Amino acid sequence: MIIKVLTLFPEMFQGPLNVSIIKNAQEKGLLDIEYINIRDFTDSKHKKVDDYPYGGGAGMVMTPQPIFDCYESTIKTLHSSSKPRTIYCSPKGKTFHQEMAIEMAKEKELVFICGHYEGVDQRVIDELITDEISIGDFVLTGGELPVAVIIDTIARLIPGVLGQQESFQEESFYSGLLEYPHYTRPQNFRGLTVPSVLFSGNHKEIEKWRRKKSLEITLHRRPDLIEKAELTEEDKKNINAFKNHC
Ligand SMILES: NC(=O)c1ccc(N[C@@H]2CC[C@@H](O)C2)nc1
Repeated sequence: MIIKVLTLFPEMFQGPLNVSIIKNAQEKGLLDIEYINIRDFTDSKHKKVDDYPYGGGAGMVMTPQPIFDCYESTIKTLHSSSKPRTIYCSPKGKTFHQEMAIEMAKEKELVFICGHYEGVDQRVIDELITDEISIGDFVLTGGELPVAVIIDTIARLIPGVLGQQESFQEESFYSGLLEYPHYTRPQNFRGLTVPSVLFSGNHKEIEKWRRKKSLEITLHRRPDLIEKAELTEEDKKNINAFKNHC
């Protein structure tokens, strides 16, 4: 997958997307992320990329010219004939969730435009953006962190990025429920022990225990997910038992 990130602050991405799994994905050629600095495209002699908002008000708005020129120069380097999927993050956007990541992970090319200050001129959104996305109901200083979150969520779904030892099938939001608790060595840490079923070697019992814990945790923390999950008859029995004990 090819990802182009248009931003005023490419350096913001050097941390999260240049270590561990995402770094390995790039080294393996499964993912190619390029950061393009919007400021390199301004035609203002003072390298200006923002200006005062028409109508007054606090803050500065990113001007359209550098973003349009940066975008048009960027998409020339892409292979898809049609306009690429272009994402802009803001609190006004559609709330991001795992299903959106699964769908976006199927794209060959993705473009992200990062706003800063008060945001970008609306004509950028109207003309260039295909998806306006929010990662939650809070306000950040820029679109860079949400874009890094979205890239991370998508990248780990690209076949080959997660090694054999890391399976995402059972992760939260895959089976529709929240994930069961994880334990590893030692069996007894400062007197804190691991549930004995987990080293019983009885895989059927382990799966039952894990499913039951998922149901219990989901019922307590996100009952809304229970409504949407595919439940077996045994699941329903367990849920009723939890409800009767509450
Ligand atoms: N909740 C979110 O996903 C989110 C996204 C962006 C953002 N802030 C940027 C700065 C200016 C404008 O581009 C929007 N805040 C919150």
